[in-house]
Amino acid sequence: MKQTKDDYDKFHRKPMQVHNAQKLLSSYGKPGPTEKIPLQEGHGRFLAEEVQAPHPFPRFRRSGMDGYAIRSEDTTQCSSDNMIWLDVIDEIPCGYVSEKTIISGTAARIMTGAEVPEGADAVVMLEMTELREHEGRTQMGLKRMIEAGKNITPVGFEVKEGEVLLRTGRQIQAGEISVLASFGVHQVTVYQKPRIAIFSTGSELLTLDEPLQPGKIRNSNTYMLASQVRVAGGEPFILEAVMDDLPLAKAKVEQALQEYDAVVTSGGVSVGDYDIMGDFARSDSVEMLYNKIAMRPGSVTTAAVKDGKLLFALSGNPGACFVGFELFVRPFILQSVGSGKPYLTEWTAVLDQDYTKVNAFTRYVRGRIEVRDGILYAIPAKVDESSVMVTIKDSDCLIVIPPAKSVTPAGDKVKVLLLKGNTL
Ligand SMILES: Nc1nc2c(c(=O)[nH]1)N[C@H]1C(S)=C(S)[C@@H](COP(=O)(O)OP(=O)(O)OC[C@H]3O[C@@H](n4cnc5c(N)ncnc54)[C@H](O)[C@@H]3O)O[C@H]1N2
Ligand code: MOO
Ligand SMILES: [Mg+2]
Repeated sequence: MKQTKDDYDKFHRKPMQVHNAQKLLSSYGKPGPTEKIPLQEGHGRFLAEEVQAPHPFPRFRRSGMDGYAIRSEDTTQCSSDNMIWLDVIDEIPCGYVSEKTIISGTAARIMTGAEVPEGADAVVMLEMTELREHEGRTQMGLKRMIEAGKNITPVGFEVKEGEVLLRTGRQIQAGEISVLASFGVHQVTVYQKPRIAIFSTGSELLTLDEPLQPGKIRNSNTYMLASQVRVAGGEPFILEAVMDDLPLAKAKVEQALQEYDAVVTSGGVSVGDYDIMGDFARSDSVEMLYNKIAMRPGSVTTAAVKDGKLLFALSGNPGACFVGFELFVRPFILQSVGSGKPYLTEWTAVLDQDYTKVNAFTRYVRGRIEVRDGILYAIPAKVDESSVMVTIKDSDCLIVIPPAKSVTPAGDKVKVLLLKGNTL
């Protein structure tokens, strides 16, 4: 069979380095529109506004103990031989503000978290005191000197009024929710989740509920990708898988590019006769950004753009599909939701065992990290072929093996990209 110009383009692809592809894509990954949502739905989202403290925190002088609010100067002569007795003039539970002023010779019983009454400058713990009825008055006795400020949290101890509490781009997690709730911020302005259309291509694909048929397999990539989209902070939309039919796939992808913020497909990007997504990316319908990346797995990972929207055409092989998502789609989603840290967290580890595969391209090998005697080790998965699906679940990192002509020996320092890392 004669080779055509298209065959030539299909076979002779120019590989792009991973970081160059990421850089190219980053001009499309911008924080999108914002929305106001209830605070309790905000976990994991990124703030699209700066939040300042409308008041100091704590807002009033707060007792740190159950005990008595006193004037410290009343205790200067106090000792085990010289007990002093103060008249108890009020009882202050949490949420109640005393109208009394503590003057010399008096005290108020107070609970943890209650506002310390005027005149008092210390709180003494209940356990250090005695109680008596004396000449018709309730009195508390004390044998120790108490210094000024004891067990009182001053106004603004944690936060001053007007202080910036949280900056734009901060991810809302438990600590941030606590801060926002403390200041009564019941609604937060966050970046909207990008709507990501997902579909797989392949005439061999069965839906999950279809009975097995000869030569066919179940479509696992679509569901794996939907899970990855969700974890990254996007909203996945699962579209029906398409057969290896170029006009059909073209129509579906073009429509999805209009309706969603980005489209992720799996399959059909290699050089095979039915690798229609590769053909589509090279067609006039879209502007191709790259169709080969200097990496394994997923060297044929492809991306294109149409009307400013990205099409990520990932490899069909599950291992390559997974890695392609983590390296290229995940950062796009994180940039769209306002994260300042869109790429996988990178650590350095010691390679635990020889890695024997050689390659001209950098490999992103799935594996595990383990700390032994304070040293971080990277343990490659037993099977990490691009076509292998089952070890994805056992991996918490991608081990970066640089291009190598021979074995990468155990003991070498390698980069690891954390798959379960944070996005702060
Ligand atoms: N002559 C060459 N052949 C291949 C090359 C090459 O350079 N020259 N590259 C190989 C590499 S590397 C990869 S990776 C794959 C890429 O394949 P495609 O992206 O074109 O994907 P498909 O051909 O559609 O499928 C590959 C494989 O994955 C299975 N698959 C596809 N979709 C799904 C899905 N949704 N869920 C589960 N599994 C899926 C599919 O059945 C195939 O087994 O090409 C190599 N070939
Ligand atoms: O593109 Mo393939 O995943 O390099 O093995
Ligand atoms: Mg193929």
